[in-house]
Amino acid sequence: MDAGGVSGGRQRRSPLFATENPRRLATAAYRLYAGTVFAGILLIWLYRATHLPPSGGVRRWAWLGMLAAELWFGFYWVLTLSVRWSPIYRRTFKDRLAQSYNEDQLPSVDIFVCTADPAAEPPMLVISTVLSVMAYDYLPEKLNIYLSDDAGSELTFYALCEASEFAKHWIPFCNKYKVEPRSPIAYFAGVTSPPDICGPKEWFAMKELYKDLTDRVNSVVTSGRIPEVLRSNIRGFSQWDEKITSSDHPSIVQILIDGNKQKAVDIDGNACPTLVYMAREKRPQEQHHFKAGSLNALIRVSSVISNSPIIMNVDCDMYSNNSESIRDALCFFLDVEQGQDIGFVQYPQNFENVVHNDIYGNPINVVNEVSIGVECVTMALDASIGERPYVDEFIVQNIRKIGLGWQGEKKMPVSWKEWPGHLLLAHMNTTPSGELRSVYYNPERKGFLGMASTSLGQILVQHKRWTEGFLQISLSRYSPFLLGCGKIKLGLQMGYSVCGFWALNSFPTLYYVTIPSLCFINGISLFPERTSHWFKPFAYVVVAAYSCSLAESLQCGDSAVEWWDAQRMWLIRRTTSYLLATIDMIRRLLGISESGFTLTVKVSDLQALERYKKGMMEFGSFSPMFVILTTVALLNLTCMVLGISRFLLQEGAGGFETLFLQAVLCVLIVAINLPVYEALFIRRDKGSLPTSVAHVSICFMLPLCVLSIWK
Ligand SMILES: O=c1ccn([C@@H]2O[C@H](COP(=O)(O)OP(=O)(O)O[C@H]3O[C@H](CO)[C@@H](O)[C@H](O)[C@H]3O)[C@@H](O)[C@H]2O)c(=O)[nH]1
Ligand SMILES: [Mn+2]
Repeated sequence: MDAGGVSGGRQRRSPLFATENPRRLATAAYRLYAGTVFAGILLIWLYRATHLPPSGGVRRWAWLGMLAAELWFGFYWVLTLSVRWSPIYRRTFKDRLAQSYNEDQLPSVDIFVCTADPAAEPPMLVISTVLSVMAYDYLPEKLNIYLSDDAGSELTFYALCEASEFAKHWIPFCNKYKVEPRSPIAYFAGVTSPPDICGPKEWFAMKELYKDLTDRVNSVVTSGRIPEVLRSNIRGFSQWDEKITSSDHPSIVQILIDGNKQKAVDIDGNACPTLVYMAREKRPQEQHHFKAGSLNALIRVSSVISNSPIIMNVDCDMYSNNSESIRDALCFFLDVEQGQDIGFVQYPQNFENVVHNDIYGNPINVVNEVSIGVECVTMALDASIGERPYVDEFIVQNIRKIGLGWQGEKKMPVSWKEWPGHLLLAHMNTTPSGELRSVYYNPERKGFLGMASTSLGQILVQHKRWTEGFLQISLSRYSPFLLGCGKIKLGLQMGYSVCGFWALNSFPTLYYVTIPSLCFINGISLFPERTSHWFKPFAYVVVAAYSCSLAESLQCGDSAVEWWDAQRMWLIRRTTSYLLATIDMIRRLLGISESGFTLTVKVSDLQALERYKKGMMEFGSFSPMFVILTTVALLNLTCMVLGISRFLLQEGAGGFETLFLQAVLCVLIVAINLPVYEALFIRRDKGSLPTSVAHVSICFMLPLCVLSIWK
């Protein structure tokens, strides 16, 4: 065990975190297993290369395609080994942090919350997240919360004003009764009666206050406008006097609570965290770079207001579920031995709203436990020089884009001269002192919880955005292999590439789920006979890989049903989101298309929610991605029926020998697509597949089948 890197001699301070590999036996077994699978993959490649059909026929082309797909799958599988080869777990020692540092020695923290649309991201949800991070178990005078509102909405601003008042009750309440989670929405949704340590009177009073807040905010939001009385009472609204729209407005910055002012105290007389509303300047003709542009502006604005050495970023729905997350992160940053090298602490993306056996495979336990986590919170520190970090550029899409926005934006989004303090904006351009290392931390009590999409259309769009972003990075000079060369280990480079190359799985997968099935109805064999020796590596690789994947899911706490659903989602995403992501990436390289950011909606209507709870896929309005999805599903259904009946009628079961694996593949694809057939043929509700999708799919599928049977 490497206990945080203690190297000889007596340390004045003990390590604040440990890096452990507790499952040595399991790791050894995994490596053995991986060795056998790799041998199987090599044999498959060998078989393909040595059994090439004679030239001049369709079969040869189909065969070469199989070879290409299998080469890719094999290579990609090797990449995925990297995240499993030597798994490590991090543990923090917050008690030691408390022994090593007095509260007032701890660094201050700037917390950035991003929101972009009051309709898709209801203000009440946004301020609950803001309140949850204001109420961190941390000295309030060291907390500075910035809300970036890309909609420049006065509704969101109003809600934040309300939150700034509510916070004065909420924060002391949270501290006194050790409330968890500290998002009022989440807390009151989970706790319906006063817990033992709480005086019932105080608890109900708090609940009443929260209810009033909700009613006030929601009624203003529903009406869509700010009542005159409020408008004249709150000074900040004057910035909305002229006509402004979400895409065209000057910069707006309002300090709602100034932590430096004496009067900024809560009901117990304690200091309050600084709270700032910011809507950066937007003009229709200027690229604003979406969330990345916001972070960029947030860095500038915060550097003239609080300029904390630590930055934390959450989405507006990602509330803090663990009031100690900042202290956990500090255990990494302030560790005497290794803290200097750590630039980021990343938490996995966990969801609050997912049900058991979620049909979309949203509870990505395996991804969180096994792979590198999807970023949701990034904390950065440049402790060595005490200045603001130059944000690392290759970890995730949004962070990378900060670099783009930076160069692209000539104008200051905020006139910084107006602000007290004279810290140089140049601080932000400081280059990193050394390598930027990132640690991934997945604590027992989840650090953050957000809203997962519960509609297939939304999920596919979201994944398209992610994979496109990852691919964009992987093919740029910020790719882990270029930028990381010599700085991070090969294993880590490969680990990043697992997500980095998600998109490239699209073509091989699409090939694998169409061509073998089409060849099946045509009697063209693409796999070894069942009795042949070459059959064994194919069978072994498939069975071993899927059993291992199932075992891994079960071990990480997913159910078998969730595993199966997740497999379906992989298939669907690979053939739709990833495919379009790759195509759009190519289009962008050719200069025909631009980056976009389609927001995931954080509210869903009640009927849709019911369907989600019942495990029914929600399709919604027409999307070209559904056409691909249903075409693949219908094609395989047709191939299965035609192929099997043809052989049973003409040649008896014996004819299967050479087509056995193709038949199995086809049946599996049909099995995994059952919810799609249900949505196509049986269901008739609003969430089901639009009939236009079915029609277009049939138009695609029929000619393919006819063409392939044509002799
Ligand atoms: O123009 C924009 C668009 C989005 N956002 C914010 O970006 C965040 C993420 O958007 P969301 O629609 O929730 O996307 P998700 O796919 O759910 O977010 C995941 O994927 C994003 C990258 O695509 C990461 O930035 C997020 O941290 C990660 O949770 C939200 O707070 C938005 O308000 C902006 O501030 N400005
Ligand atoms: Mn989100």
